[in-house]
Amino acid sequence: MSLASQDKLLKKRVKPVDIQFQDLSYQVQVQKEKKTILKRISGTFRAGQLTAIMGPSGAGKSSLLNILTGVTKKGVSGNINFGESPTKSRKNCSYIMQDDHFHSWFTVEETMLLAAQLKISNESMNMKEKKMLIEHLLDTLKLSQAKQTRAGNLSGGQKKRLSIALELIDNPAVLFLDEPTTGLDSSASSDTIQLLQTLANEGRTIVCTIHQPSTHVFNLFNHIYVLSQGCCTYQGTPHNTIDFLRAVGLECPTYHNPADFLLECVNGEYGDHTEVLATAARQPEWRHDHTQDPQHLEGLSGEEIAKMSELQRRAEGKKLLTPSVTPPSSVSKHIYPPPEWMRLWLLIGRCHVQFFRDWTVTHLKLGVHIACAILIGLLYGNSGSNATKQIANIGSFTVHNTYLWYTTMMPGLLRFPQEISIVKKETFNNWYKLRTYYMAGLITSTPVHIMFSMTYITIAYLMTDQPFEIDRFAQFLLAAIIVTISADAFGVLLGTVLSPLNGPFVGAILTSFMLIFSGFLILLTHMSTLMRFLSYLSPIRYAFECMILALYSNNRGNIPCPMDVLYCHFKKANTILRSFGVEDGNFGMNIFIMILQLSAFRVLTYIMLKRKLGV
Ligand SMILES: Nc1ncnc2c1ncn2[C@@H]1O[C@H](COP(=O)(O)OP(=O)(O)OP(=O)(O)O)[C@@H](O)[C@H]1O
Repeated sequence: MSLASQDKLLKKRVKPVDIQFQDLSYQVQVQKEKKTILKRISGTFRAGQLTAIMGPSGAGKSSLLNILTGVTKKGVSGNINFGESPTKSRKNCSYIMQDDHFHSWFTVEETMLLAAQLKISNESMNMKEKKMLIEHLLDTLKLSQAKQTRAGNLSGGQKKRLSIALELIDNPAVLFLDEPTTGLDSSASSDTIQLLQTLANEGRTIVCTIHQPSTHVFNLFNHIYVLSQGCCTYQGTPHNTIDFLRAVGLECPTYHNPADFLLECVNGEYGDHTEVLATAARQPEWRHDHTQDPQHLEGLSGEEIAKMSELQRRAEGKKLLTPSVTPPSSVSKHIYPPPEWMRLWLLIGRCHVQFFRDWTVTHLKLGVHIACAILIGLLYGNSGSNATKQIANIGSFTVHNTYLWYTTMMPGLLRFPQEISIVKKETFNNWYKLRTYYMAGLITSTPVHIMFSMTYITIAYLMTDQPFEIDRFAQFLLAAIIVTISADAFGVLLGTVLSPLNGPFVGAILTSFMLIFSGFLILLTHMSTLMRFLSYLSPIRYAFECMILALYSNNRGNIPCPMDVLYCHFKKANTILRSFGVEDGNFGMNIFIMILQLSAFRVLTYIMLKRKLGV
């Protein structure tokens, strides 16, 4: 096949999408005033081109990228068109954020395979084809050697390439990247931009923000869009920057990196030229690469022209021979995503693997639960069957609730903020819907919490000599299980709303109050009406009441009083129920309220998560 037809074929593989924006403004509220970040900027990012958004720090680069990708919607005015239609839908776009977020427990190959399964239905591509596609992408992105490496152990450059490979699976027409070279050395930066150039050559629209590129990297871009103080101060090819700046009276010193000089000029190092540059940047002539024009060759000798043509031919050949990123199998096929239930199934699988690979949340936690249950069992001894130890026995219920609450709430609270970044990236790039992810998390974590609380409670129940009756044990266990699941829901809610720094602090304080209001440290009968009312907010209070009712209501017989003790005040179960103010308590109602509270935490978390991710 000839080079030209190869090129034609490559360009056919993605539907070209030009991005046009006009009079785009972005305002934010800073205290009582409105601050304008972007000031009626316009531009076009063409398919088949690699565009760099450049500018000094705080110029509005990330703001522009976030607006184009749809991450930022509030405070934005103006028109944005993707392709022909003035659509707000960016279905065929992918956004690669500055930080690379992956589940560190999966290898590169596993991460790619799961992404392929989540993005492409089995009808569009069977498993064999998906594996071939992954092989091809890993090969092209020079990741084959790292196939079996866990994503968490990859180098910065490899992580960036994996991020790109993951989004290339479903062959997007538009790729946005926020500072893809940050943290990479010059060779890795150059490799990354070269890769992006290859992707653009295949007909994609590639837009990225970049800080201070080297001359070599700068010249790899097809289009440069410079922002300064919210205005566009240059849009055109990298080759025209020197002429452009000369036209406004700014002469680039010989041997100076044009990219650096451009940034110095827009940064105001040679005086404030923002307005002049913004006016000059509206001229379309800078967007045309004059090095390709015939008049550019005027004045050159025949030999020089022949040499230039040869160099150009070689460059073209090299460009066409750059390995295609799009695999041949996807040429003729339209890729459809799998149904949402299939994605749910896949995400449940991912959560399970994660649970079992992360020994700190499974093996360690199980071991700690067993050890702590034994320790508490030894500490309270036969308190369940000795009338003189009933206060201690009821105290042990508070210990169980507090232990289960803390050990479940804290991991949820600390783990979830890390997870949010991954979910944000994946939901934004249409890997799955947020509700699918949320359901998968609930379906996977609930049995784990049940298993942990069952292990702990069974050991503690038997060791503290509680009544050997299946009904009472089942009720006691049910209360413990629901309080554990509530703790997880509460932890995840706090993890969603608060920062990892504030979350543990607020969580600890709220838990302390839930504990104080539970009815043991101060009896419910000793609380004022208002305080008693507040106690109804504490899930630990309901669990505590349920545990007392489970063990002391329903005609519990007398608790044995040791022979050497003359009087046992808590010999009768009714005395205990009365003393703790729960003689009229209803076990079923308490469980029902706990489930309501738990559901409220879950729904609230989902709403907060949706708001936070803007989906
Ligand atoms: N939500 C916001 N509230 C207040 N100010 C904001 C908000 N978002 C952005 N800004 C301000 O807008 C300006 C542009 O921010 P932006 O992050 O787009 O800059 P940038 O060019 O990407 O900078 P950098 O290169 O340092 O990342 C900054 O001064 C920033 O403080």
